[in-house]
Amino acid sequence: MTLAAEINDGGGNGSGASPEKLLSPVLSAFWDEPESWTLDTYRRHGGYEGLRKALAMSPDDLIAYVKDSGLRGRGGAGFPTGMKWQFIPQGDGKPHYLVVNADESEPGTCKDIPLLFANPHSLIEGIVIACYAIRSSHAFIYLRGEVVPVLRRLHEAVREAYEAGYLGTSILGSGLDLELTVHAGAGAYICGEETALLDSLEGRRGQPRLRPPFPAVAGLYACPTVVNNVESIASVPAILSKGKDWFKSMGSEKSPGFTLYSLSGHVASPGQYEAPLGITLRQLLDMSGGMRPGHRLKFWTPGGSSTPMFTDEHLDVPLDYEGVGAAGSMLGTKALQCFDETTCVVRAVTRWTEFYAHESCGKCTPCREGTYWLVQLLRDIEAGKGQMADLDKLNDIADNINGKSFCALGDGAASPIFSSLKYFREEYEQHITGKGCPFDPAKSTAWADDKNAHQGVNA
Ligand SMILES: NC(=O)c1ccc[n+]([C@@H]2O[C@H](COP(=O)([O-])OP(=O)(O)OC[C@H]3O[C@@H](n4cnc5c(N)ncnc54)[C@H](O)[C@@H]3O)[C@@H](O)[C@H]2O)c1
Ligand SMILES: Cc1cc2nc3c(=O)[nH]c(=O)nc-3n(C[C@H](O)[C@H](O)[C@H](O)COP(=O)(O)O)c2cc1C
Ligand code: SF4
Repeated sequence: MTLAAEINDGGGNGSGASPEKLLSPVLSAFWDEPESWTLDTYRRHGGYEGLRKALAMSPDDLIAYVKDSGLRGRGGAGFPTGMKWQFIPQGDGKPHYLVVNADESEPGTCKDIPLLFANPHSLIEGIVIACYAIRSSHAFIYLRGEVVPVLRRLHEAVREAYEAGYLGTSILGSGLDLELTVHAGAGAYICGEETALLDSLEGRRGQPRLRPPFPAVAGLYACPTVVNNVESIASVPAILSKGKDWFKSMGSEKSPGFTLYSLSGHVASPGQYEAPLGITLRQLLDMSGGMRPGHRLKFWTPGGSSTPMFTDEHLDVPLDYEGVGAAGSMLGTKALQCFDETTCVVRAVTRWTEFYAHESCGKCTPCREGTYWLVQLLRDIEAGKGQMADLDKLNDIADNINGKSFCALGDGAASPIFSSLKYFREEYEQHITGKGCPFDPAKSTAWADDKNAHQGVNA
């Protein structure tokens, strides 16, 4: 029996509703219910039970429990969550803060925003648990400002939580006090980088800070601060209520648990799929209806555009930190953007690079200047005006950005360049020898002649 046949209703409705065998809906278990986001619905599904268990433990035991569960940060880097909490110094007399990173902007990544929209109380419960563990009495959610409906809903959910006694003074009679502030950012990719986020939250222009010190030592207002992704914190209540062994029974030894994958691009059923870490793209495509009819996979990203691309040779790579790393890329945000054979890889890489050039904060030279020059070269190549020597130049510039920039945005901008040249150098060469894009020569020439299109990337 194929995986697809094991699925009763296709499982590809993009909401995670699917058979238990391969998908593992926890965070997305009741997204399809009409009032999924309310406190009533959340409690009906066992919500805030994890908090009760957490409050029965000592903060140190709670941190040890989360550490033992093996939960790793879902913001992209996979840093162990419990270990980060443990870094917060105790008895230092300073305020401690929890800052939830809800700035989600990596191209292809669409899981935190849907999670906040459909199930905000899982995050709020996780925040209360985390703050109890790290002994914090003030938490912040830094939300991408453009998503106004999510902002409104989040405010409403926070209001509900205050009213029900899950936030405020002496939560559930425990003596724990916690204020939760929702802050809307202005929509800059760099403000997702944790230290730029902290600067922005403090009211300054968002630019990365030098690390170390990491936020756990000197974060918000120079005080010990845990910065965690939305999904990382929202996963904690289920670990408490169902147990760390349940969590560890999913995924692999070093990458345990369930997670949200964002499937997008030329696929039959794009959406969010919640599954154990280690599932493969082949399995996800098989259960979600595959690529769009009549087309085949050409290339894809395992963790958003900042992670080196894969091809159809990588369909069976386990989508966990170790599996993707061993195959030459990074799990990142688990944003699986799939492109079929109709896509020009040079065009796709040009578009991504334009994004990175536009979002470069300008603080360091390799990224600020390098991304600009990458765009110029790529636009020329895509338009049939490139030379063979430009391919080495692309590699050289990317090499001068990668590992030499102030923050990981620079490395991310170099990834699509390196990986596309590795797998699709021939396609770059075709643009040069054929003096145009083999996929759409007419459009490409017209675009290249439009001088305006060549201006203002960094303006
Ligand atoms: N979610 C998105 O929209 C998005 C966008 C762009 C990039 N990303 C991801 O961001 C990642 C890079 O982020 P980063 O530069 O913060 O990664 P990082 O590996 O430097 O840090 C990850 C986390 O671990 C903590 N940490 C690491 N070492 C530490 C130490 N010695 N002591 C205390 N804390 C420590 C950091 O403070 C941070 O919270 C990439 O993997 C990328 O996938 C995500
Ligand atoms: C340019 C850039 C943008 C980032 N954007 C986000 C983001 O939107 N959301 C997020 O959680 N992490 C983002 N990160 C990663 C954060 O710096 C940090 O690692 C993360 O919030 C830690 O949370 P976690 O340990 O729970 O994953 C970004 C990193 C970089 C370099
Ligand atoms: S790498 Fe880019 S985004 Fe990061 S500090 Fe340097 S210029 Fe800013």
